[in-house]
Order: sequence, then structure tokens, then C-alpha cells
Amino acid sequence: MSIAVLGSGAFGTALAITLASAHDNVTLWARDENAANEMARIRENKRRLSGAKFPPSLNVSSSLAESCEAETLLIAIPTQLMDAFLRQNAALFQHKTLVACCKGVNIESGLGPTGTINKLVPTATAAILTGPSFAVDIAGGLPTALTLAGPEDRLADLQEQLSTPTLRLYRTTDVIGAELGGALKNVIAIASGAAIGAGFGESARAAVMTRGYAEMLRLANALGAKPATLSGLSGFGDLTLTCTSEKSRNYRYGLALGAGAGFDETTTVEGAKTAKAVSILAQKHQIDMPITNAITEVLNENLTVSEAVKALLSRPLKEE
Ligand SMILES: NC(=O)C1=CN([C@@H]2O[C@H](COP(=O)(O)OP(=O)(O)OC[C@H]3O[C@@H](n4cnc5c(N)ncnc54)[C@H](OP(=O)(O)O)[C@@H]3O)[C@@H](O)[C@H]2O)C=CC1
Ligand SMILES: O=C(CO)COP(=O)(O)O
Repeated sequence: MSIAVLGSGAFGTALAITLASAHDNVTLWARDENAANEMARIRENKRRLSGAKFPPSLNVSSSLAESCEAETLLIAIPTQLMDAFLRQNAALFQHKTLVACCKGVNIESGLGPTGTINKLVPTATAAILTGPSFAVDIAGGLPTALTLAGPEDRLADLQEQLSTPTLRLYRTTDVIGAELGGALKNVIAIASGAAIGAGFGESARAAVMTRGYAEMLRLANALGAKPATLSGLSGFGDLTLTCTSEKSRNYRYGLALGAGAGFDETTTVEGAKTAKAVSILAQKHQIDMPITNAITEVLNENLTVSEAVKALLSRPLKEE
């Protein structure tokens, strides 16, 4: 049994560390040869996940072809980059099991990570690993539970293969629900951060989280997800974590937006592009998503955070 994690960002590195602590044949692929050599030498990813030491058995490689010889490939690069990555390397992925480890909706195609895999590598088996977890927690061996969604015939084997003593996976065949939960909660995390950053307080954040969850459910239902998936780890679980912790980049980005402060543009903030992608989807399916739309308007610089809140509060009163 062999596993390769493609992408040596914070999350890919954390997954590789926990998997290599439980299995023999695990490779972490980094696109940059110098970075791979350094990680192999110092047994740490200083740039993306400083302080988390690699287990002795973890292989590090900058050869994508060699890494793709593994049976199971986990793809841990940001959602907006998946499309190009799959197109460029499609020949290596034929008939493989590809587990997307990212959270978002592609702004051009409107597809989630598994939809992108199915479109670009139709011979592959597509699955997604998602749910509440910070890379630093996983890498530190702290107890974590995630959702693994994929096709019935491969799911139990994959669940067994990717679970470790500290990373507990729950399985579901509701791929759409799992990936929508992970994508949509990041937008609500930006909104939650903005509420706190602008000084509107914790009660306002609770309202944003709850009404944000309601709009997550509306879109997910319209796209064929099971409501139970959204109430699980990949939906409610991840929403709770991401909207309440300053470890979250989406939440911190929201804090900065609300406070009118700057934010490092190179930081991965999946919810920013996903907000725009989801607003387009919501319009197409005629789903009311006022919080997501408000974040899109703020990101497009059509509204300030205060104007967005005013607009949300002045909507007609309605039943819960
Ligand atoms: N960090 C976390 O706590 C968690 C993250 N996630 C999800 O994981 C996904 C990845 O995030 P994360 O690891 O944190 O992001 P990071 O910003 O830490 O890393 C992104 C990685 O993607 C690599 N990359 C960028 N472009 C390409 C490309 N064209 N080809 C190959 N590799 C590329 C980068 O390579 P390089 O290093 O060479 O620049 C980098 O290693 C996101 O969807 C995120 O939502 C999910 C749960 C937890
Ligand atoms: O997805 C995450 C937690 O489950 C990580 O959140 P951020 O991408 O906002 O840091």
C-alpha cells in the first residue's frame, strides 16, 4: 500500500506527517526541487509548517512522475490551481485514486475539487477529504476527525488506508455535500471575521454563523447534497472551527477586512474566490445567499463592511 501527497503546503505536509507515522510507504511531493531537498535534509517544512518534524519513514520527492507511482494520490493544492495542475499532468493520473484535500469552488467552472477531477481525469476515482482540522493540529498528533467522501466501492478501503491513530475518518458517499460544506464555510468564516474585526461583537458573529449555515444548507440542498452531510464534520463541524479561531486564514482575512487593515496577498484564503464563484452559482440556481453575496460585494469593493451589514439588517423580516 503506497500513498503520495501532492503539494507540500501546510495541509499536505501535515497529512504526510500523520500518514507516515502510521504507514511505511508515504511520499510528500514538492514542486520545487530545492525545497524538496531541504525538507528531506532537515526533516521539516520550515516555510509552510515550521516546527513539525517528519517521521523517519516519510519520503520527500520533487519528481511528480515517481510520486504518482503510488496507489493513492492526495492532492493538497489550493482549489483555484487544481484545474491547471490536473490538465498539465493528466497523463500521470489516469486510473488512479485521487483524493482532493482542498476546499473551494472553481471560479471559472463553478466545479468543486471532485467535479474538476471527474471532468479532467474521467478514468480516475475521485474522493475528497475535508472537515475541521488545522494543519498544525494534525501534524502535532492532536486528535482530529474528518469526512472522507467517495464512491461506495472504494470508500471503506480508503477510509482504512488514510486513518491514523490520531486522524479518525468518517465516510460518506455524499461527495457533493462534503465538498460544498468545506467550500461554503470558508465564505462564512470571512464574514464572521469581518463582523468581529469591524467591532460588531460576538452576538453578531453567532448570527452570521447561524444564518450562514442556513444559506449553506439551501445551496447544498439545491445541488443534491444530503442535509445530514452538512450537519456533520465537513459542514457544521468545519464552520464552527473556522468561524471561531484565529488559526484560520479565512477568519483572519475577515478580521482584517472588518478592521480596514491590510492582509498578506500571498496567503491562501480559499473563501475569497469561492465567495465569488458561489454568488454566481446561487444566482444561477436562484438560491437566496445574502451573506455570501454581501462578502462578494465587499471583496469586489462595491460595499464596505458597514454598508453590507446595514443592507443585511434592512432585509424584510421573515420566518426563521
Ligand atoms: N492549512 C490548513 O490548516 C488546512 C488547509 N486545507 C486546505 O488545503 C488546501 C491547501 O492549503 P494549504 O496547504 O494550507 O496551502 P498553503 O498555502 O500552505 O500551500 C499551498 C501549496 O500549494 C502548492 N502549489 C501552488 N501552486 C501549485 C501548482 N501550480 N502546482 C503544484 N503545487 C502548487 C504550493 O507550492 P510551493 O510551496 O512551492 O509554493 C504550496 O505548497 C486548501 O484548499 C485549504 O483550504 C484544509 C484543511 C486545513
Ligand atoms: O479548513 C481549515 C480548517 O478546517 C483551515 O482553514 P483556513 O484555510 O481558513 O486556515
